[in-house]
Amino acid sequence: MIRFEKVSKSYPGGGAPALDQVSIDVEKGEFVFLVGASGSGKSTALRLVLREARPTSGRVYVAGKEINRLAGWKVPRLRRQIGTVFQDFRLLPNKTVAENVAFALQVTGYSPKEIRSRVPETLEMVGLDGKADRMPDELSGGEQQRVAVARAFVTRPMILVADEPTGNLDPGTTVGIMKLLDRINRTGTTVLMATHDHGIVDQMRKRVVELEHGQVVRDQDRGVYGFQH
Ligand SMILES: Nc1ncnc2c1ncn2[C@@H]1O[C@H](COP(=O)(O)OP(=O)(O)OP(=O)(O)O)[C@@H](O)[C@H]1O
Repeated sequence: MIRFEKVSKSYPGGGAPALDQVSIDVEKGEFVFLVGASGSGKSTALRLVLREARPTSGRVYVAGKEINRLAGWKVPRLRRQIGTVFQDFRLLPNKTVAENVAFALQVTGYSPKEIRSRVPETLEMVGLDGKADRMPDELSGGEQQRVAVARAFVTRPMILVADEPTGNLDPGTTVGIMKLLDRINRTGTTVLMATHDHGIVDQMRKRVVELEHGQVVRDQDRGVYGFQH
């Protein structure tokens, strides 16, 4: 579903490459944690999957397509197949919860009828039924992240990319969000999640890919965050 073949990425003016000969193969339906110190290249790897950045060398394949060779007009279609969740939620502040989730469907051309059925169904799945008409600033951080997860999942994407989705949440709220991502993964969605959170990686025992200075130093099934705690 996602394949990196000897991918390197250097930023203009930067010194050492952000990614250095990275090869990773993620099968459909896998849940993969990308771990590593700040600056090790995690966000860069996620940005390459979304084609927000392009490799300096090597190849990135998403759903069988080499995304560097994808025509510009096909990039929106690629991104529609990938849900994204970020540390800072990124909700539209002047839209209600339901409108935030509906927006993801509107921009991808769903009919009003489908939107009316999918939005409440997805809000219920993420545990936000009854909050549809709230504004984002009337919600807790954990609830805001649930809205972001609902928005990412309402289109039933092939892939969910999450960059530090629990970075702003307390441990209790984090567990709820991780249960949600696990549930989404069980529907067949491939999940690629960058994180610093030792606790959740150790608890979930999923595949762990560790980056250090842009290189893969570990790729372990049912792994833990690190060998030293
Ligand atoms: N737009 C950019 N321009 C120049 N250098 C960049 C850019 N984005 C990232 N870098 C550099 O690339 C390296 C990898 O950064 P990246 O954000 O991918 O790491 P990270 O593992 O996600 O870090 P963090 O956990 O702090 O988010 C760092 O040295 C960073 O300074």
